[in-house]
Amino acid sequence: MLKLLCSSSSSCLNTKLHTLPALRSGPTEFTSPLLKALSSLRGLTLRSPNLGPRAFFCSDSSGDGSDQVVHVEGKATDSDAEEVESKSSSAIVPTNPRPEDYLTVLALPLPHRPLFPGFYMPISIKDRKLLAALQESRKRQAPYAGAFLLKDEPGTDPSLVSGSESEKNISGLKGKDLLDRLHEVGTLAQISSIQGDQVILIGHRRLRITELVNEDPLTVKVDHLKDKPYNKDDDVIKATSFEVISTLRDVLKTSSLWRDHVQTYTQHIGDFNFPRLADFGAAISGANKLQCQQVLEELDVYKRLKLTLELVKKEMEISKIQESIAKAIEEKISGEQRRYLLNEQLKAIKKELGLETDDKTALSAKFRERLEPNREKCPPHVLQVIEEELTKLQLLEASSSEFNVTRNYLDWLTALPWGNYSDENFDVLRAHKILDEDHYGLADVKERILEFIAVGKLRGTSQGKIICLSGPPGVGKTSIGRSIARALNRKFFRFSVGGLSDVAEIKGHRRTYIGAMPGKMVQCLKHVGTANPLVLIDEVDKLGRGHSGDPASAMLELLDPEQNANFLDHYLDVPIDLSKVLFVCTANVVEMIPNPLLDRMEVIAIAGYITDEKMHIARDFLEKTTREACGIKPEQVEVTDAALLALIENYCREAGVRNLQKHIEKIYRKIALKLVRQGESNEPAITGVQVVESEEAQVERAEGLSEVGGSETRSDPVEDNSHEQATETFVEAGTVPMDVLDDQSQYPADPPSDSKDVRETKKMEEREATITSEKVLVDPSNLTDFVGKPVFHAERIYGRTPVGVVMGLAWTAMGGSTLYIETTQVEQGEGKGAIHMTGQLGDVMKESAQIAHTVARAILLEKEPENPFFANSKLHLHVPSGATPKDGPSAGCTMITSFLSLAMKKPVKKDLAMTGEVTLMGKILPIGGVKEKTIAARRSEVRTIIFPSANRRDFDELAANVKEGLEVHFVDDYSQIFDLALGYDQDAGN
Ligand SMILES: Nc1ncnc2c1ncn2[C@@H]1O[C@H](COP(=O)(O)OP(=O)(O)OP(=O)(O)O)[C@@H](O)[C@H]1O
Repeated sequence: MLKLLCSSSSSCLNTKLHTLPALRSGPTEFTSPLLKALSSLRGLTLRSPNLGPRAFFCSDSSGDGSDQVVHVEGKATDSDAEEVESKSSSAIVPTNPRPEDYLTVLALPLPHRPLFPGFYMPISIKDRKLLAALQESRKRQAPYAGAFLLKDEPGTDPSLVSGSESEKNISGLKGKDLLDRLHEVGTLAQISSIQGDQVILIGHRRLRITELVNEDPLTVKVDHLKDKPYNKDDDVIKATSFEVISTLRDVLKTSSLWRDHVQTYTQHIGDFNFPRLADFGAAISGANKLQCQQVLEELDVYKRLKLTLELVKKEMEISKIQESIAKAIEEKISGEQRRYLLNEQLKAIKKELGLETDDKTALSAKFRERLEPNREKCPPHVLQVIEEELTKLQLLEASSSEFNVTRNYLDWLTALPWGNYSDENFDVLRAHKILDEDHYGLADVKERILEFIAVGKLRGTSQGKIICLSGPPGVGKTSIGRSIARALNRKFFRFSVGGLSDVAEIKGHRRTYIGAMPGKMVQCLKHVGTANPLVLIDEVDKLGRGHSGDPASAMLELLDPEQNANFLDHYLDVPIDLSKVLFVCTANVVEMIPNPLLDRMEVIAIAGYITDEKMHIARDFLEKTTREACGIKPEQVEVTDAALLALIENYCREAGVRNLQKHIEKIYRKIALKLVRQGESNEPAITGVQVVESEEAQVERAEGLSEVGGSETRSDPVEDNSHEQATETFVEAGTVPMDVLDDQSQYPADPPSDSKDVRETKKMEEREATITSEKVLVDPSNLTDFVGKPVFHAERIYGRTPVGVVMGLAWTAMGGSTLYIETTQVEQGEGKGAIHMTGQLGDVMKESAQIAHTVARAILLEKEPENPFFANSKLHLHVPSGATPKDGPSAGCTMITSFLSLAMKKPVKKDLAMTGEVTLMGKILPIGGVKEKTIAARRSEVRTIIFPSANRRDFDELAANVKEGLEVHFVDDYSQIFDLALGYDQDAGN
């Protein structure tokens, strides 16, 4: 049998594919293109009648004594046959020497694998001289050469050297060097054909190089090797060969790569002797060249069989791995295909049953359906865009990204409430009721809102106005916005623009961007479902500075009644009418609102609350909502007025009520925990007997309660302490003594007729009775248990201001506050008159201090012409809360008074505060934040306030309760202040 094993450049696995399948199918047909190529290489003619599979089978070329290459009668190659034919015609006695006669041969280096006897091997010979010598020897009827495997270059990793590289390496080798690189044992190869540099060799018998004969081309003397004699009937050899055969059979069965070998194997296995079987196994295995060479060199037949067995066993393992890999991949692919097919079938079935139309049709139908109720009211330009987009949707591939973009776009377009308005309610009385329901006080704010609604009623619409509610945090700006929406029967939507720097948040992204979204206004309309909601834009004074685009301009476009009838969102790309939307903005500091925006707003200022207002808000609103939120019943808790007052005065002094709300929540959470704890400790008391016990406890509790009531009216600290104890006792009284409860044996068990449900209900009732019967009392004495110690407020640091210190009034974003101006003398000396300032004062305030210094000097000169105080004193002016930056001119008059008080060594009148800007001539100019300052003054228990005359109107507008109990003076000139603050008779007191 003859095999084509390794092409010069292909891998061993590829080689196996080169087995000649057509050889089995008979002499006439060469179906494989490879075979056709080979046949042409060998000069094979399709017509040759002798060319059956056996023509390539050199079964007699093994190394035993009877070795003989038969060139005729179907046992030699076609070219050999032709040669023999031509020879036999020219000579009567064949003169061809037998293979064993070749003792000197040309040495052919084989780079990849050794050539096994009985196998084909095409090699490529680049060495011109060697090629010529081969052709020459063919002509001389000596078509044999020695094929020897090339050793790896010393120091190289054989597994890493590529085929072309090793070929390149040998082309430079000659003579002795080449000989050194050849393995000693090789194969006598018949040169079957030579086509260009392609030579086809057929292996015959094993050789060993003995001597170098010629260097170029390399010619060597060889010994013909014979297998060691062996016993054909040896059981071990037989068994090994059977194992080789059975393993080969298994591999051939499983491995698709070896399928081509099967035919040859099944046809010729009978012809194999043991050495040949070993060669066959090794030759078709995928073993590396050294393992193959090892088999070739082995002359002991048993050992050779064993080596081959190892190789084919390994092949078996590889084949198993290959099979499992193939199986896994096949399973994966078929699983995916199956799912795809099933999905397609499912879709087809659903479509057939009318359960589902295809995606696009279903989508279009959904959009049309959504649009239908609004179709009449929808502006024509929008309808047109929707229709265009629906047509486009049908044309697009469902899996394309543009399909998704169009789908999302249509989703937004059809979801907007085109022409859908809620009926506006302009009932002023109802609005008044709603505003009163939600907020205490704020009479002026409510009045402004009612005026606004009244105008809306007369005009038939409230559009075209932007309300801006300004004031310190927590004064109810947001919640008033919500109330206005309720009063007008508009939907409410709130969004904050604090820190907003991206214009796209307002105007949307262009649709071309991935993840593009419309702006806040479009989102709002979709969310509320009406085209005339009330939109509350929070923190409009904290609008960020945009790096790409100006958010303030975008806000202007959104809010301006002139522009927003055709507001264009980048995403939506069709103008939308926002003129029916009522915008309410909130801000802490009006001055921070960009001017063009402020210009379009109607500002309603909320100044903050005085203690009295806070009391009402806490009692009527905050407490109520918090109690409900905590699930506590009114009868379970009592927060006394004194406690609330203490809470407001000592813990929550700021202008707004958010902090107060937090504290009330804190108190109620603690009460809730207390009640639940009591309830749990009462839980074991659930029998009929225990009810009796709890009734007793209730009696005790009632007694405890009267004790508490009694102590509440007393005011001295000792009594207060006893009251605290009483409260504790009262709380404890709710629990039933455990020792009594545990002694169950004294009482009859539950009547058996009681079902479990009844018992459960009873249990609940009892627990509720226990919990509700207890009332947690919060009063000033135990307030710290609920909210901790009061935070220290430095607002009023002096009971009576010393010389050089005067109380001023300031306005901040957090509301009004009092502040002290302190002046002291640093050093005195002729001409040392100067002023040094601290307290993080801004430029305006520093200038104001300079002016005050000059004015004070002038006044002192007038009042006490002899007093050289200002000329000879270095003064230090400080405004406490040094960490807080301060600025503004309104402390001018306070500073003058402080200087004069120091100069005249006379403290100012008690409980006096003042505010007002001063000119160099001593004129008093108006200031801002009259209400906030008045509230702050009241908080600090000021009795007399001095305001500039120009602010009289502002003060007169204040609610009576704010003004109550205050002595207010309005002044034009500093001399009036002097009289009020320092003009009293010190000896008589003030
Ligand atoms: N006059 C009032 N009557 C009843 N509750 C009030 C009143 N003023 C404020 N509140 C309550 O105080 C809480 C805080 O109010 P809100 O959140 O509206 O303050 P804000 O002025 O918007 O604050 P910010 O400027 O920090 O947003 C709310 O629960 C609100 O109901």
